[in-house]
Amino acid sequence: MIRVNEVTYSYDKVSVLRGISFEENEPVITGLWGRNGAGKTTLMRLLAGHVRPDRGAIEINGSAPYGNSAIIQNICYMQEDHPFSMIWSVHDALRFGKYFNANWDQPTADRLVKAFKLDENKKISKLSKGMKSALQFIIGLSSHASVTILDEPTNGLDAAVRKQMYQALRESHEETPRLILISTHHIEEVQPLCDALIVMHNGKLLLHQPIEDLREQGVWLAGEKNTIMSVASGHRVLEQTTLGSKIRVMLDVPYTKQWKEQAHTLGLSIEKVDLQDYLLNITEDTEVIA
Ligand SMILES: Nc1ncnc2c1ncn2[C@@H]1O[C@H](COP(=O)(O)OP(=O)(O)OP(=O)(O)O)[C@@H](O)[C@H]1O
Repeated sequence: MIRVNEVTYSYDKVSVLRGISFEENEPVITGLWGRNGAGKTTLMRLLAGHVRPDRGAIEINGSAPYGNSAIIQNICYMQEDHPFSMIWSVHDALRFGKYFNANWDQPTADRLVKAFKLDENKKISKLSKGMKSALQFIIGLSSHASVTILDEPTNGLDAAVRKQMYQALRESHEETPRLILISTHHIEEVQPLCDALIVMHNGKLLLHQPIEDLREQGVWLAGEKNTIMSVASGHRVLEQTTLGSKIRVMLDVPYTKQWKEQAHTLGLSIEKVDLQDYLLNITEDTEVIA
């Protein structure tokens, strides 16, 4: 479905994507996470065929998307601040969605418009930020495109609406499996939906892994400094705090039975690191060395 090979991209000679390669061949939900400016939106614009890579190749369903209208019909890219015509109503935007997406699912669109309490006659220029995000999400989900790309779909939505959105996304994907790439800063909320996660950092792809593996990665150890130093030796230390003879360290190791047993035997406390905390630490530019 998606094949990205050694892609680079620059804006005005400033390189913002460097040697990006990954493949996604299953109809899964993949999260895309990175700090501000990491290059997520640029990558999504390239995948959607809005711009062409400077070097390297992108294939969506076997062909390059840039300037390829046949392929673009199978891609639905809902940008963070989608450029709808401001004179359109919600109804016009949904008609536009139907027109551009061959697999458009009108019953889903109707159901979600009701669920998100959108007034179809309201002008887009009069929608709140959250309502506009909801409209973008409805079009993205109802498109049933074989590759659906949602850039920060929860932008401006309150917690209750975000929960409704995650539920709708899960149900729709279960009914019609397709590749959905979803960029987010709300990783703790979105990760239960995802099968895999791509992490970008400073224009590079840092990792692309099954979410199950990432959920298990990262361990907090606390206890006597000397004991911890010897246990941590040879492992990457992501964060550390020292308090007298005690120390607390975040190690880049999986939270396994062996680690739990070892910690117990040595009288150390052990905890799993939150996924968000882990991702923030692996994208720190300065690394803590034990
Ligand atoms: N139109 C543009 N012209 C010049 N530079 C740009 C342009 N768009 C993005 N950039 C730069 O490219 C880099 C990557 O930006 P991009 O928007 O892809 O990151 P992002 O991961 O989506 O960030 P965010 O999470 O803040 O939305 C940043 O350094 C940004 O300043």
